[in-house]
Amino acid sequence: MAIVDVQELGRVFTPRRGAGVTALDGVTLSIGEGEVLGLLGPNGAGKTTLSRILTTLLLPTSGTARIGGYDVVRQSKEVRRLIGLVLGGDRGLYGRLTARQNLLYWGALQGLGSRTARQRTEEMLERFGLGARADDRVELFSRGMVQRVHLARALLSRPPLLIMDEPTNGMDPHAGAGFRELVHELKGAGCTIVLTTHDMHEAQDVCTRIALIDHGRILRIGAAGELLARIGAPRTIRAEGVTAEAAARIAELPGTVEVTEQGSLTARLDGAQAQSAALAVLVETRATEIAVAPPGLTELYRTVITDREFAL
Ligand SMILES: Nc1ncnc2c1ncn2[C@@H]1O[C@H](COP(=O)(O)OP(=O)(O)OP(=O)(O)O)[C@@H](O)[C@H]1O
Repeated sequence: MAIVDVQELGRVFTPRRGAGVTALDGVTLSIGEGEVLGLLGPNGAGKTTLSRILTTLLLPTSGTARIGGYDVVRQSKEVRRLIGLVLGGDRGLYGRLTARQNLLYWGALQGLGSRTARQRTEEMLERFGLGARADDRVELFSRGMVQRVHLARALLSRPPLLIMDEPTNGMDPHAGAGFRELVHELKGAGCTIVLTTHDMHEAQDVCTRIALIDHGRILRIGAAGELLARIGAPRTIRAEGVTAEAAARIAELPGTVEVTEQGSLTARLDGAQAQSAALAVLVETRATEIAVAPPGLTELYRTVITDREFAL
C-alpha cells in the first residue's frame, strides 16, 4: 500500500512584483511502505518545496498530496501524527534549550505524555551518543551534533514516515556512516523514508528508489540499478603513471566522454569497445594502479541533469 500519494503537485511562488517562480511543476509520485526514496537534484530543483508540502509546512498551489490516506492540506493534523521531519542545518531546534529540553518539549508537543516523553528522551539521548552533552544548550553544539538532535527528535514519536532534508549536512564521516546504519535499521523496522541528499554514495547505499528532480519535475524515478542500466552510463577508468601521449590517445578514442589528468588519469568511457581500447593503451604504456569503476549514481546524475551555469 502506498503511504505517500502525490498527484500533479505544483507550487508557484508569486512575489509582489515580477514573475512567479515555479518550484514544483506537476509532480506525481507514489511511495510504498518500507521504501527509502532518495530525492536528488541540483540546488533550486524543488526538493525542499516537495518536502515542505508533504510535512504540511507549505501549501501547494495545485494538485494533491496524501499521507496514509490523509490530505496534507485539509487533514494536516492527522498527517503530522504520521511524520517525523529531519531538517539539515540549524533550522527547527531551540538553541537556548538543552538537547534534553528540546526532546522533552517536542515529546509534549507530540502529545506523548510526560512519562513516555521522558523515557523516550533518555532512550534517544543514549542512542545518538548525546548523553554526556544532554544538558548543554544546543546552540553550543557542533553541526554534526545538532544533526543528531534532529534525528533523535524526529524518531521520538516513532512515526511510520520520516522526511529528511539533507540530514547528513555537516556530519563527519563517522557520523555519516552511523546515519547510514540507522537508515538500514529503520528500513528493517518497516519505516518509510524520503531522503533529500546531495551525497550520491549515501543515496546509493540506503535508497531503494531514486527520484531525480530538476526544474520542479521528476526526470527519472526507479531503483538505482534499473536507472543505470537504462541510460548505459559511462564507466570510469583510473590510472597512475600515465604518459602524456597515452592520455592523448585515450582522449581521441571514440566513446571517450572525458579525460582529466593530474599526474594520474580519470577517463569516462561510453561502451565496452572504448573501455578495452583505453585499457590496452594503459597496459602498453605501463601505467600503474589501473582500476575500472562501474557506473554509479554520480554518472547517472551527470547524464540526466544537464549542466547548469553556476549562478549565485
Ligand atoms: N519562499 C520562497 N519564495 C520564493 N521562491 C522560493 C521560495 N522557496 C523556494 N523558492 C524557489 O523555488 C525553487 C525551488 O527551491 P527549493 O528550495 O525547493 O530547491 P531545492 O531543490 O531544495 O534546492 P537545494 O538543493 O538548494 O536545497 C527555487 O527556484 C527557489 O528559489
